[in-house]
Amino acid sequence: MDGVGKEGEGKEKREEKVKDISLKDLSRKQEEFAKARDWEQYHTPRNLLLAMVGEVGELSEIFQWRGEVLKGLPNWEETDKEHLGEELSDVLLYLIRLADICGIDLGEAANKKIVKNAIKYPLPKGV
Ligand SMILES: Nc1ccn([C@H]2C[C@H](O)[C@@H](COP(=O)(O)OP(=O)(O)OP(=O)(O)O)O2)c(=O)n1
Repeated sequence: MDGVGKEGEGKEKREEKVKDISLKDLSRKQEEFAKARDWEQYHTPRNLLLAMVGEVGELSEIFQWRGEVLKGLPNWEETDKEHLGEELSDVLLYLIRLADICGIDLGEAANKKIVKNAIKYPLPKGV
């Protein structure tokens, strides 16, 4: 995808503005990240699942003890919002990598699941 950089020789593009990015783009970036560090050996299904669950725990900590949180997080500090974005990303990146390593096309699977959900939970009559 245009605007999505690869890791270059020793130099990483740390932040890039991308208009839109697909699950496949993220999956490719994760693969490159692991390959470049020789970490593919550690990216096994079980390890990735445990890593993801760990990140879900970190995500939960952000909400812990705050009481109810309003949509859009109007009262949150920018640094807290940034932290939330990071933890959400960690969960997503491990999930994408887990799907990839398991040979699951996550975009396709999720799309199929949405269709299945709509059949299981039909619209109320008159809507
Ligand atoms: N073996 C690894 C280690 C890290 N990562 C990537 C995926 C996550 O996006 C992020 C996780 O990095 P950390 O384990 O350092 O976790 P945090 O970023 O949450 O740091 P901390 O736990 O110190 O807050 O790095 C990865 O793909 N494979």
